Amino acid sequence: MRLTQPLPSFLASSLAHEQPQCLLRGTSPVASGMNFFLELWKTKGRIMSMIAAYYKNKSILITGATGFMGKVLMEKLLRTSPDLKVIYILMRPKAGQTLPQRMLQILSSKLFEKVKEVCPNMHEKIRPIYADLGQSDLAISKEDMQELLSCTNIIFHCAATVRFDEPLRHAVQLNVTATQQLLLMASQMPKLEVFVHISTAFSNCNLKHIDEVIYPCQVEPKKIIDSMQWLDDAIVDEITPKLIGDRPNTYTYTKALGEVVVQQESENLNIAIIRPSIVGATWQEPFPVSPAPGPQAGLHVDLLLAQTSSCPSSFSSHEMLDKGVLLAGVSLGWVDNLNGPSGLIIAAGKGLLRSVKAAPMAVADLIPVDTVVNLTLAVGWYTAVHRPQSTLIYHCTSGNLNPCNWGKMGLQIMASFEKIPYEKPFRRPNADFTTNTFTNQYWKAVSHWAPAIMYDLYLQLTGRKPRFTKLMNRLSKTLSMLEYFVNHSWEWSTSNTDMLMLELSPEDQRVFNFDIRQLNWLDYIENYVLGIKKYLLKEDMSGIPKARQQLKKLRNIHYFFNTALFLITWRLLIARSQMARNVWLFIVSFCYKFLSYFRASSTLKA
Ligand SMILES: CCCCCCCCCCCCCCCCCCCCCCCCCC(=O)SCCNC(=O)CCNC(=O)[C@H](O)C(C)(C)COP(=O)(O)OP(=O)(O)OC[C@H]1O[C@@H](n2cnc3c(N)ncnc32)[C@H](O)[C@@H]1OP(=O)(O)O
Ligand SMILES: NC(=O)C1=CN([C@@H]2O[C@H](COP(=O)(O)OP(=O)(O)OC[C@H]3O[C@@H](n4cnc5c(N)ncnc54)[C@H](OP(=O)(O)O)[C@@H]3O)[C@@H](O)[C@H]2O)C=CC1
Repeated sequence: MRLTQPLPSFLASSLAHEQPQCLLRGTSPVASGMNFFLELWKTKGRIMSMIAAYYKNKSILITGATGFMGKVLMEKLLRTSPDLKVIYILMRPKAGQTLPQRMLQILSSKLFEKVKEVCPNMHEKIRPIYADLGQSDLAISKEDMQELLSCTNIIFHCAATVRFDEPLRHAVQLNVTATQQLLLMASQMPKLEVFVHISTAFSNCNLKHIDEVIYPCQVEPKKIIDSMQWLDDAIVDEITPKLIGDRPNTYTYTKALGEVVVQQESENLNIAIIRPSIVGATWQEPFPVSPAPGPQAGLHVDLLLAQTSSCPSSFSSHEMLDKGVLLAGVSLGWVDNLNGPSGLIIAAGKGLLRSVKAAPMAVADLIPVDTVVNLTLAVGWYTAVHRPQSTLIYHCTSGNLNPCNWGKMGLQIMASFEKIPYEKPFRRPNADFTTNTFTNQYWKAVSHWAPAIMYDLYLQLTGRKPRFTKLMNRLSKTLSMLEYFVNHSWEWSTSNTDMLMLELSPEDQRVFNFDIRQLNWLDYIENYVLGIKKYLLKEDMSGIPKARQQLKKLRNIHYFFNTALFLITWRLLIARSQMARNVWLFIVSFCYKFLSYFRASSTLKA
């Protein structure tokens, strides 16, 4: 019996870890080896995750673990590989909290609730280490550095500045120099098995079609790093537009430089790069989907299944929402910052955002954060075990496999507000996309600025602090920064990501699922809107019926206001213009004639 096909790589990798305990006597080595493979396939392949097993007893270094993606990465690692040795977190103190206090706050958040069940001693697995990526030597103490160099097996580098308006000097320090420093550290780690660098799918957004390769930058990153040492701020600001060229901001530019640095320094290292697109709320984990029973069972708004007498199990989730009851402890769409679409969804839900300049047919390349994290962990495992000859780049995008455009997404966001209204809205949510710059400016003036100015005037007159024009300023700035991404479409090739999917065992494909084709956009967006309400706005679900009433009230005010405005304008016109008077007389006489004719014909019929 001969093996004609190469072994699936998850089997090959499992063999690298597991030696056969005994071979069957009397069988040829190949046949008994085959039996072993089959047994292993049947047992391990089905019930054990090779990826989770890989992280057992490993010392893992994570940067950016206090950020959106980093928290989800840490959660998944602890939940699926509770036997890992230690997670070193490079972090800085913030908002008056020391490192342990900050870490404690993160670990006691709702996101980590499930981890407590499988890894009750998770606090002991985490070792926060003071580091500031904004400083050229990362400010790590000698003792900590010694420990990191001698113990680390795996590095996940997530830290970055993701602000689009970051001054170039700071963006270079965070996204380029710090990456270079970390690579230098990595090259001195004898036990290092893999370095995973998180970049962005938009690092080459100046191109339309982007392959899984590193594109060269016009100016060498090393030259940029050097020049930042001696150029003063004014000159850096002046040359920034020239350096970033046709990229929209310093963020995408410095992430591209960061990739080149990774490539240049990767000679003796086992490295992979992941490029996610727009990272959104969680989709499947850690909060599971709980479809409500009843006619709308497919509706995944994570609402209650409280089997109480007041909530018969035949209620649909929509009805549950109507009653304002929430499924205890279970929720979806976890998100904890205003980046990407989240801030704009809030602004639209609160009725502040009414018009966005966007191409409705452009692809909205959103990717759930848990999908990105699953791919990241799978890449870590694959790169460590298979040691590819060159640095592989993995696109983590949705557009090519399961596209959704901004038009469809916008409509679903607006529809979700009907079901899941946010509390205390400024106005009734009624946002729209415009493609024309002039129309967009008009709507911004009429629907953003005019109401904000009027409302602030009202606040001032009633002795309160005006705040809406300030808010509008911030919204305008945010829109101007994000509009680039909703007016362009990109194509990302995903050959490496597709290849990796095939390399996973069925169990790993389930536990570390990054198959975006399974995502239902309508459910996902609804859960996203709900997650924002619960985790970002921290609004109570029991307030939903009241919020609905508020929306009705706002709708009536809107109709009343529009009718009154029309009548006043018309009255003024009639008073001042002969033409308006003539039009008015014409309409009145036309209506009168029509009514007379109608009355006469009905009398004749009778
Ligand atoms: C057809 C019909 C249609 C129907 C129509 C329907 C219409 C429907 C419409 C509905 C929705 C529309 C959908 C379209 C979406 C498009 C999205 C495109 C995304 C593309 C992303 C591309 C991603 C590329 C991917 C990547 O690779 S990168 C990752 C993404 N990167 C970013 O997304 C950063 C961007 N942002 C910034 O660059 C900075 O934010 C900046 C903006 C400069 C402001 O900057 P600034 O004004 O300074 O404001 P902040 O400092 O940010 O904060 C300001 C204040 O909020 C506070 N605050 C910050 N947090 C929090 C927090 N948690 N909790 C509480 N507070 C917070 C902070 O404390 C401060 O308060 P304060 O202290 O002042 O009191
Ligand atoms: N979110 C998105 O849409 C996308 C993100 N990405 C990439 O994913 C990665 C993670 O992004 P995300 O989690 O969203 O970003 P966040 O802004 O949420 O997190 C950034 C992390 O970097 C840390 N950090 C920033 N500056 C420093 C510093 N000077 N010293 C130490 N740590 C620092 C932050 O720490 P602190 O909490 O102390 O500020 C935080 O932990 C980034 O590399 C980003 O480029 C790629 C595509 C899309």
